Amino acid sequence: MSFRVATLRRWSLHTVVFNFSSSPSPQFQSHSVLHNFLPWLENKASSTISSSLSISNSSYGNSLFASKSIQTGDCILQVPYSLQLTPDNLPPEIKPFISEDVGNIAKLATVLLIHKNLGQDSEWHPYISCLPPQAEMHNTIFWNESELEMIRQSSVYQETIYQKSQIEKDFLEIKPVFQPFCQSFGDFTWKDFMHACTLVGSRAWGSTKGLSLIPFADFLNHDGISEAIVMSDDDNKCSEVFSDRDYVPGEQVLIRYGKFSNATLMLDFGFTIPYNIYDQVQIQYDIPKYDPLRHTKLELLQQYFVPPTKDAKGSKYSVNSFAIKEVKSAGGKGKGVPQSLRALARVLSCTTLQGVKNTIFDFF
Ligand SMILES: C[S@@+](CC[C@H](N)C(=O)[O-])C[C@H]1O[C@@H](n2cnc3c(N)ncnc32)[C@H](O)[C@@H]1O
Repeated sequence: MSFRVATLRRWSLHTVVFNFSSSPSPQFQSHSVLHNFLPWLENKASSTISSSLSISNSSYGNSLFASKSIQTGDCILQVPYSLQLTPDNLPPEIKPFISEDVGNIAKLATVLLIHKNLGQDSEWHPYISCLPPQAEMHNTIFWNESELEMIRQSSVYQETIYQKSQIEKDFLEIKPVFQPFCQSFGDFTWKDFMHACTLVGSRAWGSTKGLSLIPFADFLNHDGISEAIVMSDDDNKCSEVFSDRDYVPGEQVLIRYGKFSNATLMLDFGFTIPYNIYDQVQIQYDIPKYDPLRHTKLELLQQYFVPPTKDAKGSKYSVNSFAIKEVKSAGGKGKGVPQSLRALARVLSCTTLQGVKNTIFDFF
């Protein structure tokens, strides 16, 4: 059997940490809409999707709960590929006219919008009607100016601006293609498009089709320390999840979306977690132009500090920056000033070439 790990789709790369407490409580979906969802999906699949999970609400919005005892290693859900929404679901009238430059998130968002506009006539109506409205999403692209001002110094701010500009670019490409088909597929605004892109960005997994919305699996919420992840079983053509622990009936079942920092979770998913073992802070630095040692100092820092592995196009901070993943000290984790920060402070404050050279011996 060939299994692949599916990771929830990322827009780009991020870092920087700031602690937000829990988000406002979501408006709850009506009980009957949620209750009818799994029978509807299983009927569509002509197979059992899950015999051990049920849908309900929690403070995280739609959530999956153990409906009976679950043991470590149990397969808790199987969603056939044929029931997943991908960019391939774009109507053939539109598909050929969408530029190669438009990303998969935008394409899949367009699929969602078409089905949303079709309302009850859409075969996906029961799924679409369970997706959270924009008012329940707290991703930073929905923050107002004064909220964004609070994170202005962080790279999440830059990432938010970048993400918004990417969505705008895709919107301007897709909108004219869509226009002649408004009669059939309805119309959408910039706000609708941004909401749809954020839905896709926060609940679609990378797949052989580029990106897949996996109904039911996408009601699972995130726990950074869970070992349970969404897997792709190409032989059986389905996505599945195996439990990483035992659950008693009524407990919420959680999975790990990816090894994401709080900055990534905030940007792409609209929440953070209090103790995040994958957290990291992006430190940006610059040396004043009037510093006669500027060139030497920059060269040294760029040589010894590892920059982010991937670069987000348009990000200003990626060249002179490095990530701090974990603070270690003699007394244990999470205390003290990280070695790399002390090294940075020392380099920045050097006033002689010899001083800079000594820093190499002391720190690097
Ligand atoms: C893949 S969906 C999970 C289902 C979602 N709760 C819903 O209502 O459909 C991801 C979204 O769930 C919420 N979420 C997931 N894990 C969370 C957590 N640990 N804390 C707070 N919100 C969480 C966030 O709104 C996130 O964008």
